[in-house]
Amino acid sequence: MTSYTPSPLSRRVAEVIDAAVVIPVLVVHNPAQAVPLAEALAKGGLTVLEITLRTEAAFAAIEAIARTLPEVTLGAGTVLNRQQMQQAADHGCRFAVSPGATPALLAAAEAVGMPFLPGAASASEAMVLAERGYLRQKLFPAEAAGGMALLKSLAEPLPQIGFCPTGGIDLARAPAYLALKNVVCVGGSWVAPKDAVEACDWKRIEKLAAEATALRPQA
Ligand SMILES: O=C(O)C(=O)C[C@H](O)[C@H](O)COP(=O)(O)O
Repeated sequence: MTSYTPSPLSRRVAEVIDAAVVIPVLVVHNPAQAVPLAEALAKGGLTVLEITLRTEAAFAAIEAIARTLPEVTLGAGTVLNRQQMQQAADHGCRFAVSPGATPALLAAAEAVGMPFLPGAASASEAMVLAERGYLRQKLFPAEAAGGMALLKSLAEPLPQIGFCPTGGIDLARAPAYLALKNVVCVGGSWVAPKDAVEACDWKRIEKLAAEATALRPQA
């Protein structure tokens, strides 16, 4: 019998992401597009958003959305180091996500008190995180690392870990992932395609978000 205990911060991650079903992974280049983009996603029913820290505009985008759309729960994505973890906290992000995990990053999340969704791509990585109380993990890169077959294999020995698979998932693939017992939600950029954002086609993004929202398993 496994006996991992979730840390308080991991419990807070679960509260946010388990209800999300689909978490858009957003790359914002133009801060002026942040609010209409988030608004379109929220209108379509997706209110938990991950803004990646891969662009210069990321923190301006986070600030604008936080100021304008209180119904949106913001996470910082692609958090790679201690400084970004601190900045994410300073800008009011409710959670932080990384494609992986390092001892320094885990220590930073714990020092800052930031609910953190670390990345794992193998049984050993998942176990190291679970030992430290992280019972919510991002499986990244989901499709490349083994996808559904990997998740099904991990569910047997490690049933306590709930994953948010991300990387290579789209509307067609998402339902099968969401049906797995160790998947709590999925992440993906498909709901905010680059060309739609560049064209400010918010109607298209709202429609994609609504399609993703409809994947929510019926109670
Ligand atoms: O930025 C990060 O932190 C990442 O983890 C990398 C990817 O942006 C996401 O995993 C989305 O992947 P796609 O849905 O396949 O586009």
